[in-house]
Amino acid sequence: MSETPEQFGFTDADLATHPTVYAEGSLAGQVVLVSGGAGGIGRATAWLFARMGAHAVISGRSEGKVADVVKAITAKGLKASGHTVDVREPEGVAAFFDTVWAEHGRLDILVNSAGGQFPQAAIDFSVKGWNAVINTNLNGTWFMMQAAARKWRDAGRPGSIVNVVVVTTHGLYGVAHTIAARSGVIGLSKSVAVEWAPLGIRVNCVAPGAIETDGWKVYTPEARAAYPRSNPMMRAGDAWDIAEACVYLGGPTGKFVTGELLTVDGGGQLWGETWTTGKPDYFKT
Ligand SMILES: CCCCC/C=C/C(=O)SCCNC(=O)CCNC(=O)[C@H](O)C(C)(C)COP(=O)(O)OP(=O)(O)OC[C@H]1O[C@@H](n2cnc3c(N)ncnc32)[C@H](O)[C@@H]1OP(=O)(O)O
Ligand SMILES: NC(=O)C1=CN([C@@H]2O[C@H](COP(=O)(O)OP(=O)(O)OC[C@H]3O[C@@H](n4cnc5c(N)ncnc54)[C@H](OP(=O)(O)O)[C@@H]3O)[C@@H](O)[C@H]2O)C=CC1
Repeated sequence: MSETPEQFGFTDADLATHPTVYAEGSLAGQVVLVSGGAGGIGRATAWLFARMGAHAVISGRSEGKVADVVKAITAKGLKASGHTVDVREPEGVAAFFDTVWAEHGRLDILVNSAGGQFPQAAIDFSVKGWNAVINTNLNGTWFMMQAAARKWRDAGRPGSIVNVVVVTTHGLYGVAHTIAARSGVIGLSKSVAVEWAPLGIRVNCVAPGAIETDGWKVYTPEARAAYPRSNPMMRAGDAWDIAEACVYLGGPTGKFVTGELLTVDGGGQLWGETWTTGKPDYFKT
């Protein structure tokens, strides 16, 4: 990994051919919505679903980024379309789901990959910064989940939700706002997994460890350089690791799985250190 690459992780050309155990074309006819679908993990997930034959509806805030991914996927003869929506705006989210149903008459799987945070000591969080992270990751994910579930309920059709979160179990340093938000999403997902089972809706989470994507640009080169040593495998994961986990839980392979949290972190929750703001002197021995 170079210190300041233009792009971390996969290019669209990589994602078009990266090997997978899943059968190409096996989800033909299905429609999958990936929020944050122009980001590192969301983009890999959209590519994988599209390669499996699904129509990938890709959303994000940046029109240009979304258009670029859609162009790359459709250029390979696969199905994709894009929409600009901020997950923090409930009316915009509801209108977005109206549009998806009007265009496709169905939605089968929702992957919530829109999210992020910035590294800062919790004691220094501003109200605005705290609210930005909670609104994006907890409220935004919830608005998407609820809008999806209402459509499935009203149409009398089953559905499946996968929320991409963060490993919350080991006191991840410098990102307390996101740990609060993601713990909320995990709890919420377990709760509605029960409440929405009668509607035929499954709800699961994937917790990535250190996954090399453009999202890493918000961290210093020193912090990033240590991420590959944050787990016993001594390497970073890649966006395809998370995409394949999302497909497993979201698609028919996960048909008897709901309310589950799948951690994909190379064992980092068991052993390893992650310092998003650098390792403080106090912890150096
Ligand atoms: C072992 C693994 C490593 C750690 C685990 C997680 C890794 C990842 O998740 S990487 C991939 C995720 N991607 C990102 O995190 C993308 C980068 N982050 C963001 O874009 C933002 O943090 C955001 C998600 C909260 C975006 O919200 P937005 O409302 O667009 O945010 P603003 O940039 O407008 O900022 C609002 C407000 O937040 C405070 N703030 C933002 N950045 C910082 C910062 N670097 N330091 C301190 N405070 C920050 C600040 O109060 C901002 O308001 P203004 O001061 O008025 O700008
Ligand atoms: N990479 C990693 O190491 C890890 C990632 N994760 C989580 O996985 C998820 C995906 O991360 P990753 O792909 O790496 O990060 P990226 O930053 O590459 O992608 C995140 C995407 O989220 C979108 N997004 C952010 N805020 C909003 C919003 N308010 N409304 C709509 N879209 C939004 C962004 O789109 P746009 O710029 O167009 O707004 C961006 O494309 C995030 O939740 C992240 O925190 C968790 C653990 C580790």
